[in-house]
Amino acid sequence: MPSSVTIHPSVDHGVTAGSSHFHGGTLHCHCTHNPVLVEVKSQLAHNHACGCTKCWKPKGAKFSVVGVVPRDSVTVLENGDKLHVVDPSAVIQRHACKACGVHLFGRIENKDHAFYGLDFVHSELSPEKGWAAPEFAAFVSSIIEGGLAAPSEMAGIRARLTELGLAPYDCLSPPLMDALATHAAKQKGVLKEA
Ligand SMILES: N[C@@H](CCC(=O)N[C@@H](CS)C(=O)NCC(=O)O)C(=O)O
Ligand SMILES: [Zn+2]
Ligand SMILES: [Zn+2]
Repeated sequence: MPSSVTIHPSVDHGVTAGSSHFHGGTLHCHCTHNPVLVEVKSQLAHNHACGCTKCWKPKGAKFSVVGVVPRDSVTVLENGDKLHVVDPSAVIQRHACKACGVHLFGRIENKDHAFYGLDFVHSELSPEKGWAAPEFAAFVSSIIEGGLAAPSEMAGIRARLTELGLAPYDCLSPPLMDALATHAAKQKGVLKEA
């Protein structure tokens, strides 16, 4: 079901279901010589499209597609000397190849963060098939901020995301926003037990 509205090459022809027997693969940056290789020994969780300006997108894509894995499942195998942290002040420390710009993994170093222990990865960087499919679209309005869409295009983009089964949100999905808020409420000691 192609559409004139493009989101990301991995979903533009429909979202491919993942495999429950899949346990990871190796991410490659885009360098043809000495690519950075990162092993991920886990299936993805919470895979989603992200429209924010900070997540890595392939050339021409409006959205990134990104999911999380346990940080101890991620190992740099080759050419790790080419990696640098894009923005050391960000919550998610995105380790990118200095030569080609691809983000290999994003790591949360703040132990008090709700998502501490998880790394953010782009499964399209791996040749293996079976990664969990994206489930929703986050930070959709941010594509305006990134110069990737005009406000007048947003209704069509949200309709296409919905058609693909990627419910559009302007922050994270409700379950993930609830998880963040639950963590914050526990830290403040104000959680009302249901
Ligand atoms: N509107 C902002 C939103 C950025 C944002 O909050 N991104 C989310 C989704 S990846 C986030 O959790 N960022 C934390 C970080 O980048 O460290 C932008 O597009 O730059
Ligand atoms: Zn590279
Ligand atoms: Zn993002």
